[in-house]
Amino acid sequence: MTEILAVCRHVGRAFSGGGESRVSVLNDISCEIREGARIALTGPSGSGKTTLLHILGGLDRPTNGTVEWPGLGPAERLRPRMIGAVFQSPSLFPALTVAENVDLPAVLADEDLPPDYSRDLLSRFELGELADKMPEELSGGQAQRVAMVRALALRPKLVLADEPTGQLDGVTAQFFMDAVLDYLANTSAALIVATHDQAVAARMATRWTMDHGQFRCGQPVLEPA
Ligand SMILES: Nc1ncnc2c1ncn2[C@@H]1O[C@H](COP(=O)(O)OP(=O)(O)OP(=O)(O)O)[C@@H](O)[C@H]1O
Repeated sequence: MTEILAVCRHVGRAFSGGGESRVSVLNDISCEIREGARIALTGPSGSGKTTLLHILGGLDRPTNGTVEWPGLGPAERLRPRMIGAVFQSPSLFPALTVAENVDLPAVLADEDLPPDYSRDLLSRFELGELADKMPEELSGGQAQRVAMVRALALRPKLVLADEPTGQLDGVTAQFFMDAVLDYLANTSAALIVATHDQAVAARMATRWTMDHGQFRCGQPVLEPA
């Protein structure tokens, strides 16, 4: 049986809607992510995909229910070693070069990597020529791919990617996803990709579709705890 990396039980998330009101964004979400999972998280804008990824990554807390990471160790030490995450807003540090940005998880995790590790990694994703550039010199799609490479740098056990190909043309998106899936092949890492790109979603073995803060009927199966 594969290990459970993360599990949500009856998770809800509500935000203040101004004044006394509360807006419920996630409702009664139960799911588990096992080693080796390849999950596409799809659904209309505003259906709660990003909010769920934040909770699975430990960046936000549910207002109802629980999230646990049985296969990833203590909750306060999930990132960047255990969970690699990339979100939609630009996240590269503007004062660091691309290669230094990719080195950052290792610096934060106090981990020694070989001297050319980040350059070699960037080259593997055909981004090697960007290594010495500053983030401001990159296109949106280049920055997005560099952020994804950075999320993968420490070979985390769970990778959360929010629209990782949102700024890429279809051909480049497929090429990049090929490289990501190849990098994760033969590892036990799980990958969850929130995407509106049906071609990207089709690359994943499992699809979870969200609607108004819930999984569409019958998804996903949660084995009894
Ligand atoms: N911090 C917040 N405060 C208030 N409302 C929020 C907050 N974060 C998200 N929301 C709301 O929660 C809902 C779900 O947002 P979320 O970003 O999770 O959707 P999504 O499915 O990822 O959308 P998209 O596909 O457009 O990225 C939206 O209505 C959004 O306005």
